[in-house]
Amino acid sequence: MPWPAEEVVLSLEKITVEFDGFRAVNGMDLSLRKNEVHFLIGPNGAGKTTMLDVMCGKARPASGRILFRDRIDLSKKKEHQIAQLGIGRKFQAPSIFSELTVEENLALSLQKKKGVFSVLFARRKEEDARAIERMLSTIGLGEVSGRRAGGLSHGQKQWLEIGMLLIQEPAVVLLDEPVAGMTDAETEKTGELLRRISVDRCVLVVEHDMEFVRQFAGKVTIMHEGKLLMEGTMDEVQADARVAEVYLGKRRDADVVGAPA
Ligand SMILES: Nc1ncnc2c1ncn2[C@@H]1O[C@H](COP(=O)(O)OP(=O)(O)OP(=O)(O)O)[C@@H](O)[C@H]1O
Repeated sequence: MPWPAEEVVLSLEKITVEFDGFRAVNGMDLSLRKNEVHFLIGPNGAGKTTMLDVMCGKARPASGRILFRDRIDLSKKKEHQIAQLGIGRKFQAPSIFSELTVEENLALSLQKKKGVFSVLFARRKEEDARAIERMLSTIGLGEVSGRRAGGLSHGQKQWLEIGMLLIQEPAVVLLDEPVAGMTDAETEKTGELLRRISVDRCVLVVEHDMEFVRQFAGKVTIMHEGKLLMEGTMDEVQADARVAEVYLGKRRDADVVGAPA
């Protein structure tokens, strides 16, 4: 393997988040490593989205440590500083510009990064064009690059959003239910895209679609009531009695989690 699989890029230790005294996250640990698609799952209200909020600076932990690259403590940093350090989050709400073409949307995202780092990383026009070309190919939208983003299918819009995030070259990519509302074919393509982009990068996905998790997970972390319930491969998770118990009666797809692969 070209990179050490065990390299931890982002590490959250004993994170607690409170909302008016209510502990949405309660002493949670989570480590993100390069080269694996890592899924964060758990019943509704388990604290998954709050964990993503903590990682990108949208929510402040009451206690705990967030270490990026082993030395930078993110818990005191502001949202934009965390984004600049290379932690990219795709929210469920769309952020593409419908009236602009696919290519123009990517160019705008690239410009945003350049705006921040323009002095250090001034790029030439041809380099920008190459970066956009590469990204179009990565997200499979080369053939529709000149099309208005508003006219894309739901799946294509999601891939464009992922491309807009990736073109800023984040070290960590955080995604919240990326395949919600997608067709089976789009879901499959998205899984393959996540695998490709996890090379030399951390990809963390909050997901409810257990079939998708089963198919594409490298690692699965399960949260329950703000805490870590267990972590492992999908096979290990499916074989765990506590996991079945947490899901049983709480989600319709509990049988999917508990079922053998
Ligand atoms: N801003 C907030 N103010 C008060 N309570 C909140 C806030 N955000 C989240 N919570 C509560 O914290 C708990 C965890 O919420 P969170 O959204 O992180 O769960 P989740 O695992 O992502 O759930 P879901 O799968 O339903 O999205 C829930 O009980 C939720 O109601």
